[in-house]
Amino acid sequence: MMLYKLIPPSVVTATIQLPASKSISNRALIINALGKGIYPPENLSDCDDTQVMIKALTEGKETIDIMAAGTAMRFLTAYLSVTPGERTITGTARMQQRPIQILVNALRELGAEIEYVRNEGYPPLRIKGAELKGNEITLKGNVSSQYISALLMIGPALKDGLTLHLSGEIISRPYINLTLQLMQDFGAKAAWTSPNSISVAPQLYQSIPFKVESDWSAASYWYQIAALSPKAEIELLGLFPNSYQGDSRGAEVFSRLGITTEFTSQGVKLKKTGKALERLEEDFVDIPDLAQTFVVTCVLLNIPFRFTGLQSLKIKETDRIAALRTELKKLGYVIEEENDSILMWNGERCEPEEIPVIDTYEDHRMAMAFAPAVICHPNLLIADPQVVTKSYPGYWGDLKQAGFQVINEG
Ligand SMILES: O=C(O)C1=C[C@@H](OP(=O)(O)O)[C@@H](O)[C@H](O)C1
Ligand SMILES: C=C(OP(=O)(O)O)C(=O)O
Repeated sequence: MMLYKLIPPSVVTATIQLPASKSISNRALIINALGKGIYPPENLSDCDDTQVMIKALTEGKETIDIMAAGTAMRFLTAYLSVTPGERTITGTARMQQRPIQILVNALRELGAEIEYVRNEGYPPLRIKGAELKGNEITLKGNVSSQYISALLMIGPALKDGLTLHLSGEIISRPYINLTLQLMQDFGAKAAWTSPNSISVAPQLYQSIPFKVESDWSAASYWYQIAALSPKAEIELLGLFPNSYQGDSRGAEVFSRLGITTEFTSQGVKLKKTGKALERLEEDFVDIPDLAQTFVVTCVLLNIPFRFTGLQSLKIKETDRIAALRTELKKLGYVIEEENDSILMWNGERCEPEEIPVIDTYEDHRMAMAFAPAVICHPNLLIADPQVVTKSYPGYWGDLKQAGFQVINEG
């Protein structure tokens, strides 16, 4: 097992070229493939999740392995359902435990030919591309928005277009809006027609030049470093106001923890005001990928919190609720869970381990959210640090550039 020891600088000074957004990259790639685009999307992410998407779309293999990429699994399932040929799509052991039945059922209702290779409701899938015929379906909106995004993106390719009615609470809604925004940029007619219905017109995508913006979820770890460091001057490149990404809301939440954001012509500069509130209450239903960042940041700043809307965390790269509670205990913090969807901390502590080894559970965000904790817990070690490649391959290199020593303890 690889272990990283980190030594933070006394002052963090850095200008960071963030990775491009994997969510935008993977949408642009699918839309480009469906529209037979002539302009390849520019500034695509170099992360694993985008690499597997590029491979799937260009190599033409019969068996497609998307590793751990949820977006690739869900978006390609819909894409392959409308693309001639027969293929198997599979992924890591964890991917084979991440549910996909809601999407498969919806696609089958539209006429898709999809079989489960192993376990009912989970990848791998055997998919035979066909012309789909249905045009109006109802599906649950409370498990993963990626099912909805996957269906929406094939909507313009269906003979009669597509109307989706979403039942139950709609989680990760900004990711649905991101999909609609990109579809519109590429000439599709797709919009909400009520708070829980979306219609897509049958009209081919247009090919346009498109540049992917930097990743706001990745930015959150730098906000965290700024919040935890005694002194920090950090500039993050490639971020803009009015981002397409829902996780840009992280900037506002961090302002309540004493980090303000100043937009420059190239990105953002983080400023420490030093004034953090005494307790943080936040609903994460729209920003699930920021949960780990804020849970770790708050305990280290000694800010009690109550975070709701975390119901999707159990089916991500790992059960993030369990992983957070287990690893924070090693650092001496006792976090409570309620209803599988709420995390709370009232300031309760336990004896920290002398040399805490933070396990990362094949989850990039466990590694990235716990690395900044070294500023407050200098003895901690990060296990399996290479997991960051899922969304941010340059993370450790960027930390070095910011003055951290990153030492491989073998
Ligand atoms: O559509 C997307 O790009 C994503 C949607 C979210 O997933 P869920 O909709 O499953 O919550 C998010 O957690 C994931 O990292 C990326
Ligand atoms: C949940 C995530 O990814 P995905 O669902 O696309 O695998 C993530 O990046 O935090």
